[in-house]
Amino acid sequence: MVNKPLLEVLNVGIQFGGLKAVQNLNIVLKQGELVGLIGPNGAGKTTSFNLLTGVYAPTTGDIVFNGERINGLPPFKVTRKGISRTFQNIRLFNELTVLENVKVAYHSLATHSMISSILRLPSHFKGEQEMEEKSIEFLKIFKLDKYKDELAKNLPYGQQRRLEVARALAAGPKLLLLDEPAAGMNPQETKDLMDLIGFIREKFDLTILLIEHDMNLVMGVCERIYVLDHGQLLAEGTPQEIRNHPKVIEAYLGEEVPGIHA
Ligand SMILES: Nc1ncnc2c1ncn2[C@@H]1O[C@H](COP(=O)(O)OP(=O)(O)OP(=O)(O)O)[C@@H](O)[C@H]1O
Repeated sequence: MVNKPLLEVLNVGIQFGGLKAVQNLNIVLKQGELVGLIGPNGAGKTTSFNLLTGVYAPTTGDIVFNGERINGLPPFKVTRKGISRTFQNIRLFNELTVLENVKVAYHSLATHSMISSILRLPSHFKGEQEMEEKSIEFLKIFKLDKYKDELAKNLPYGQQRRLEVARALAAGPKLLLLDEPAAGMNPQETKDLMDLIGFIREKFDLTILLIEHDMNLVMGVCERIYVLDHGQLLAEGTPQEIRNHPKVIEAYLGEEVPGIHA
């Protein structure tokens, strides 16, 4: 694990009309870290992911990834730079098979050219076959290979969530942004997913930023945590520091949040 910053979010902000959804956001992720991003509803967590992935361009500040300023790049270019994500609400291609869902992501990295695909040159078939083999490897890691020919919409909910992570991983990211990956999962599914996230982080040398509402989960797996409230950074620290941070406790007052001592 090299300890240089992979991501630097420098005073980033965005405004929607009169609403400052995110302001003065500063986040630094070192290569290999698994970091949590938490905060009450509407705090700006998903907006932050949208800023990091090019869905929105920041109105202030800079986002530096791997030493390169990436604000203003469209999402597909951000993906190619090495940032991929999952969504709070599952966004699979429902009418495609499980395998096709992963292949679509892998396509963004395909080395065989458009011309060779159109002309059906041998390099096209070699590329397609390689893509299929790689996609199946990803499915195996997520224990989804036996469903490869099933339509994505027919998978049980928990498996759909896993497929989303598999697809994000297939795009070959250095930084993986997970937006509530365990939402709606039962405790066993959640535990399995978290073990898997730990495993892929090691295997693919990933840096991970995780939005999650389940405090015990965040506290259990993350090395550091950033807390957002009303679009602003409220605190940053180890799980222990965050658990006992007066401002964090105050922000969560009135909410029943296991793991936060409000
Ligand atoms: N495109 C947009 N236009 C206008 N307002 C927006 C837009 N996107 C987000 N917002 C607002 O920005 C604020 C932050 O929203 P965001 O979805 O980032 O919060 P969140 O922390 O992810 O919340 P949750 O935990 O409920 O998902 C909210 O007030 C939301 O209504």
